[in-house]
Amino acid sequence: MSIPYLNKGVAFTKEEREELGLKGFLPPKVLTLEDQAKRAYEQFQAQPDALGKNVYLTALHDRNEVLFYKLLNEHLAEMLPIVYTPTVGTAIQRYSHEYRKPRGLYLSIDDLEGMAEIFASYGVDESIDLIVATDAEGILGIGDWGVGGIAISVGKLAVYTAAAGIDPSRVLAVVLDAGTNQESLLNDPLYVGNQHSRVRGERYDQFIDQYVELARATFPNALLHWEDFGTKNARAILEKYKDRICTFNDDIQGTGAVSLAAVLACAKASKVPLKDHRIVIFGAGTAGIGIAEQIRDAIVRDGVKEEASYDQFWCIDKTGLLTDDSPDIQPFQKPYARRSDEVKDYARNGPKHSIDLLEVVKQAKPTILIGTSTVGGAFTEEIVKEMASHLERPAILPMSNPTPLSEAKPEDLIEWTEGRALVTTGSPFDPVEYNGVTYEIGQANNALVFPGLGLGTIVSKARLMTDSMFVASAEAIASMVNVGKPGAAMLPSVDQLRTVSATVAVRVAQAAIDEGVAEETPDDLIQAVQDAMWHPVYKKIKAV
Ligand SMILES: NC(=O)C1=CN([C@@H]2O[C@H](COP(=O)(O)OP(=O)(O)OC[C@H]3O[C@@H](n4cnc5c(N)ncnc54)[C@H](O)[C@@H]3O)[C@@H](O)[C@H]2O)C=CC1
Ligand SMILES: CC(=O)C(=O)O
Ligand SMILES: [Mg+2]
Repeated sequence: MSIPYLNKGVAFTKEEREELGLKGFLPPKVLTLEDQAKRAYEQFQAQPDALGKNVYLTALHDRNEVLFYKLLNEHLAEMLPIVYTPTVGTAIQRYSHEYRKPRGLYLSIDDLEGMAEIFASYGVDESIDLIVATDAEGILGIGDWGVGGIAISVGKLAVYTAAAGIDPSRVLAVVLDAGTNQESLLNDPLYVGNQHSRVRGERYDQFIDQYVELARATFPNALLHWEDFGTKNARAILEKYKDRICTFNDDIQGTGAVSLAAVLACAKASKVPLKDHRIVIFGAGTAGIGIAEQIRDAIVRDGVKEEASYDQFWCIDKTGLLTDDSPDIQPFQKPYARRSDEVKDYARNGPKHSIDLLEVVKQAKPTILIGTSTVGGAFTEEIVKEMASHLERPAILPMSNPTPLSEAKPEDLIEWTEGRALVTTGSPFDPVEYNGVTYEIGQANNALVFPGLGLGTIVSKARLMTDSMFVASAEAIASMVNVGKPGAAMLPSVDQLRTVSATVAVRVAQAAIDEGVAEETPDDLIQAVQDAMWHPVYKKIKAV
């Protein structure tokens, strides 16, 4: 009963109770998993608010894993915003105060010497397929939340299982606790993480290298997923390892793929080929440049020359439009910087004499506007109306999470553009009624990508995660959108998450096989993907 993966609570049968010595330790009546799920749903609904629901589900997860996933499967659209964004953000901020039980692996930069011993306790474990790790410097759009970041690793893994049937006994959540710069945590006597500022430089690099080395040696079959690192570290880690081991950064590559899927659908809906679009990205950080990279690759695949493909992008960060003379421009942003002579006549109305979003929209006349800035409400009525005055179907994607940080609300975007905008958001939003049409709002969240991407990678035993595997996931998702329907979302709905993930998995595995990075090449990939999926059902348990 104390092992959540095996626990059945009052669903232990009479024989199991006898055999496992549970008689007398449970109320006499045996319930089914379905009965338990009904009761758990009642209890879930009785929670006063979203955080209460998150805490309830976390406790259930820690008590009875099959029941937790059964419930999640039955109410996926309702519960995803609780176990994942936006509520997981609140749970991370409240981690030390809501703390009840540890889950996952807590690695500390203050004990590099002890890391080998921690991993040694696992022996060599070939059964672990997937590890999600964060250092929590960039949790969603809410910044640095230290050790509480473990909840994003746990949350992503829950989505992997609910969406793609990744076996929860074959995964591991990790937090790499390098300290925190969050003042409120540094001053909180109940904070349970390393209570000092973030360690950077050589010791941090050594921490990451040691984690990768030990994880690879201990769990030789595990795909290493990186989540919510600060921009510089996210990039540096991905660059270092992507061509050496089976690994990906979800904020850069998963987000890039889901955004590309939405953009492909928008191109279809607006009947303008991708190579003729002008794209403004507001917030040129981890996600923003990750998105630019995948859209640009797709433009090149459409036949545009590599050098010319950059001309379709205008990227804006804190210092305004990125130009080749922008202060503090990062190496990964540089390819997307505009030439300063080209923008010399642009008005400089932004802070410190910079070129702001409104001016870029006026000058560049974008067809696609993407927000990854963490600046809630940044897409103002003036900006949106200016954009919409130049074309029939403006594609607008406020991607920032959690919900209050969304660059715009879908209802405003629909109203300001008289229903013409093709709106896709990062956080979940309800449909919008306008002039008799119901506008479904696609959720451009990497949750549409990473579960299937992971499953396809595991099924094909890919040695590396190649660009074509991300393209395959984007194309698979875009192919599931019916752009012809009035008010249609530009992405499949979260209700379809399991079908989407299975489709993505098959296409990703096929791409891995085609590229020669797969160690398994099943004849029937659809069957192999189905067979690999874990389902929340009770198995007969025997004493050993
Ligand atoms: N929908 C999805 O699947 C995903 C959404 N995101 C969201 O995107 C947002 C950004 O995440 P990351 O890229 O990981 O963070 P990041 O910190 O790497 O990037 C944010 C960028 O926005 C810039 N920025 C901040 N204030 C600005 C302003 N006033 N004007 C212009 N730029 C400004 C920052 O300088 C930074 O470069 C977050 O809210 C996150 O939740 C991230 C990953 C996936
Ligand atoms: C969805 C996600 O990965 C983020 O907002 O960071
Ligand atoms: Mg993230």
